[in-house]
Amino acid sequence: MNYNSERKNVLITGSKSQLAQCLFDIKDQYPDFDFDFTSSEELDISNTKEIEDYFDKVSYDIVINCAAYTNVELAEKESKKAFMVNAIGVKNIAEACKKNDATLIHISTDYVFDGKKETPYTEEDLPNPINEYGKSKLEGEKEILKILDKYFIIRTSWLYSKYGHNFFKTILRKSRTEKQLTITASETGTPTNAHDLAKFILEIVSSNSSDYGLYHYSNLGEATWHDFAEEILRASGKLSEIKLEKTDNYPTFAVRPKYGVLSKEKTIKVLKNTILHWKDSLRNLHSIN
Ligand SMILES: NC(=O)C1=CN([C@@H]2O[C@H](COP(=O)(O)OP(=O)(O)OC[C@H]3O[C@@H](n4cnc5c(N)ncnc54)[C@H](OP(=O)(O)O)[C@@H]3O)[C@@H](O)[C@H]2O)C=CC1
Ligand SMILES: Cc1cn([C@H]2C[C@H](O)[C@@H](COP(=O)(O)OP(=O)(O)O[C@H]3O[C@@H](C)C(=O)[C@@H](O)[C@H]3O)O2)c(=O)[nH]c1=O
Repeated sequence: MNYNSERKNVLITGSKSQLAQCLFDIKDQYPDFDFDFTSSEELDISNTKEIEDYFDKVSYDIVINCAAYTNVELAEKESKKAFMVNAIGVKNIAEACKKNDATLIHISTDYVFDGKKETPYTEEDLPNPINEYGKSKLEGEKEILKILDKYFIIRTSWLYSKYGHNFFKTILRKSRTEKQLTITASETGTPTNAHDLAKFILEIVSSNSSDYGLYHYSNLGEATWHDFAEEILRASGKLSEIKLEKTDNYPTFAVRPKYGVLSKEKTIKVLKNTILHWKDSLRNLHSIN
């Protein structure tokens, strides 16, 4: 790659993640930056040596870490793997950022909370994860706090897009073959369109903000997974064809927080962005597909 020293170099890890693919879609709107997208095969964040070698090749100004172990169910069985990526991998990246004076933009999750609150979680609320994925993501956050000053940790929730594996795609896929869907109504949170999050991240990058710290970002409003499924089916014109049932005990390995709505107050005030309601953003996704 031909890097121009006056431009800023941005490393994006986990290029096959749904978030990185959404970043890729809009990168041309940010012509002042050179983006380097790396997959897990090209750069394994849990491999300290690989990270060091990668940073020796190019001087990165910004790193957007989209690489993560995100299988909430499997993490209960292979928690070592989850910690290897979500804690050790993040530590490796933070140390490389420190050494190279780069700013780290890292994505975390509503699953760091135990879900016992009944009002939106603020950045001041104490995390208390109840599953292995959430625990590993919290360890990653702690590594960053220990190592770096120049960081943005963005906690988000219920990410979906046309890419990768997510609840939105699962519902659309099931709706093609099943006449009835049974969806939990015992967990409340906020769906987040990964395109909106990608745009939010690149606005932080292009604004050159030094308001470093921890931020919550999701779409606005709240929903149960059942509400989300209903809206997905409505937006895709399939609601009348499917019998949509509510349940309070959908069987899973991992326990999930009952409530994970994130307060966006700090994000809106400090980073001055506007955020769409989750239903409006979901409809946008349908209209672009
Ligand atoms: N999905 C969601 O609902 C939510 C996600 N988040 C967070 O947002 C971020 C992006 O999530 P999302 O877009 O859904 O991610 P995905 O699950 O779509 O993708 C994760 C990516 O990380 C890559 N990866 C895994 N291990 C490594 C490794 N050791 N080195 C390099 N890359 C690796 C995977 O590569 P490969 O495919 O090759 O294994 C995969 O492409 C993550 O930090 C996640 O924790 C937060 C809240 C909600
Ligand atoms: C597929 C399906 C799931 N469910 C339930 C299971 C679970 O309680 C809930 C959500 O299911 P999923 O397993 O798709 O979602 P899950 O993997 O828990 O999603 C989470 O992913 C990680 C990465 C995050 O960071 C979180 O913010 C969140 O988005 O819906 C049903 O009730 N019926 C169904 O048909």
